[in-house]
Amino acid sequence: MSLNEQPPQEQKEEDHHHRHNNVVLELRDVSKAFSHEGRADRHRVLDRINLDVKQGEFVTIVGPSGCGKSTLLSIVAGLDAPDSGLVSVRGESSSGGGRKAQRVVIFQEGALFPWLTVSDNVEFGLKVAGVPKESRKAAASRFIEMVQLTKFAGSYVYQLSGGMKQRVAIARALALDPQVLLMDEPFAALDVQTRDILHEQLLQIHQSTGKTVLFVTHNINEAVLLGDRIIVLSPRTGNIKKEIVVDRPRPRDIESHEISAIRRELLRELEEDFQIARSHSRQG
Ligand SMILES: Nc1ncnc2c1ncn2[C@@H]1O[C@H](COP(=O)(O)OP(=O)(O)OP(=O)(O)O)[C@@H](O)[C@H]1O
Repeated sequence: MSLNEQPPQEQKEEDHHHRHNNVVLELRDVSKAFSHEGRADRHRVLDRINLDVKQGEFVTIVGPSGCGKSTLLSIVAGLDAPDSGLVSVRGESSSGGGRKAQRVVIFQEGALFPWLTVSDNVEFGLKVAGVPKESRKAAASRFIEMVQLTKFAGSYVYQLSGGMKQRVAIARALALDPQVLLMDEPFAALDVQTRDILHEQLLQIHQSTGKTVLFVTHNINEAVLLGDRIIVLSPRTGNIKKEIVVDRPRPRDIESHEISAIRRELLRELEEDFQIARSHSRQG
């Protein structure tokens, strides 16, 4: 566009909306249903979800098993398409083939290449993206340092512990410089002590990089300790049941008065749906 040309009014309004609200990720009426074998009806997992996530915000998503947390994350990542509705990252719709690197997912199992070194794993995505060797190496060592694995840069991933592997996965995701970091129960397989250490590291990284994070978990403590905002999904409605803003500085103490009050509030919200899930599993 030349300097004299004006963007269409609609575009101008949208740009203004995003700058004004600092919204990075926007979900509008996102729905998704799955059909099950031998059944005619479709199970509506997500039903017209609306969500705005601001730049630098750390949002945790909780809800009982099967409520659609992973489905939501896959749709945001562009790995799956919604049946209807819109997902956009910085105003760019993902259905229009938006750049996937804007959103990178870190799964419970790191999806790393065990036979490659830590460095080669972190560099991998950059290599695919055609980033020259020198800048690739520089980016890799910066993020390996950020997750405190510099001493292990030359080690093979299969030699590492579970916690270290997840740190490599985080470094690899950060190297791609995504707009939104998507995490699907990334620490669920780790022991409690390792998880505590990774929480601390992740919060430091979040603070130093200012990245926007969408973090799925069924661990209530994790949701309360990490999130600026907690989104509770309900399997009954397929929608957001409650949003809890946790306006407390971090690191947080789960036993402090304020944090345990929020934890209790979250438990109450989840209790009803957990009971329904339990009675369904007894029947099933
Ligand atoms: N590809 C698929 N085909 C059919 N059904 C699916 C598919 N993916 C998810 N589902 C169903 O959608 C529902 C939500 O699944 P999802 O994995 O998103 O839930 P979740 O909240 O992440 O659960 P969990 O905490 O157990 O990981 C479940 O009933 C699941 O069986």
